[in-house]
Amino acid sequence: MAPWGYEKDNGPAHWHKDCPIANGKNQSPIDLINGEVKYDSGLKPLTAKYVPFSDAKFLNNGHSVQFQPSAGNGSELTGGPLAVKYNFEQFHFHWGNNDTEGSEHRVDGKMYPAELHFVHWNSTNPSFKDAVGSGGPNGLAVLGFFLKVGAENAALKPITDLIPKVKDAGTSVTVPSNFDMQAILPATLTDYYTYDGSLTTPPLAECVKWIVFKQPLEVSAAQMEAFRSVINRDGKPMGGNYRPPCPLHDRAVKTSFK
Ligand SMILES: NS(=O)(=O)/N=C1/NCCO1
Ligand SMILES: [Zn+2]
Repeated sequence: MAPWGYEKDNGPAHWHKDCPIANGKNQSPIDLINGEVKYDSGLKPLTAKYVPFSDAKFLNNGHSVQFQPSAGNGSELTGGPLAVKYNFEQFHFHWGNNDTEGSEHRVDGKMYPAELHFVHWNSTNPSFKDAVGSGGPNGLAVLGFFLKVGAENAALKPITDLIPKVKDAGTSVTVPSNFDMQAILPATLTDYYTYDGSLTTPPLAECVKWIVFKQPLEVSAAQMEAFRSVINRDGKPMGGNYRPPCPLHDRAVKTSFK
């Protein structure tokens, strides 16, 4: 199979051939149906502590644009549904070619124009790669933020301003060391959905504790257009780099809010 992507000949409907887990019972993303979720008063607040990175790249890997530090620096996620500390690994985006599509998770069937994923790995593993392969739903913790079009997002501006420099697949650029990743997050990480799922991209490993925030972040129309100018590995606009929702099967989606 040609490298996986989101086109007709290599998109999500093909992924099961290389990754049979694609048809598993704990796949992501899902449609978050408010009438079927269950409030869990035991869910604690989440704490994300992000330290500025001295050496991070912003890159186009052919299927997303991604902020990737060269090594860990003590940036970590704790609390919420998590039993241990998770180390920050990278963040990346999924988006559509228009404002009616683009997010991976949906809320009562509604898609947002984009979704931002902050990927973290369980610190009881020696590395990110081991955490992916560790088996079970606690290898990774991914924070999902919906993006909607509105005011300019000043915290994401240093990143969206770099997009023209990574327009083509395989390109990357160094991120200024004063980039403040913490500023992207809302002040308090409350009101989220959480469930056990998978990577939404191959290898689709069922190793993810998903934490999807109810409150979308805003980005400007210009910032959304920047994403839509990115080119994928096939030389086409990257927009549409989202996997459709997967069956919930017998999983429960819990919420930290009533
Ligand atoms: N969209 S996703 O599930 O975050 N996919 C990945 N792949 C590697 C880390 O996160
Ligand atoms: Zn993702």
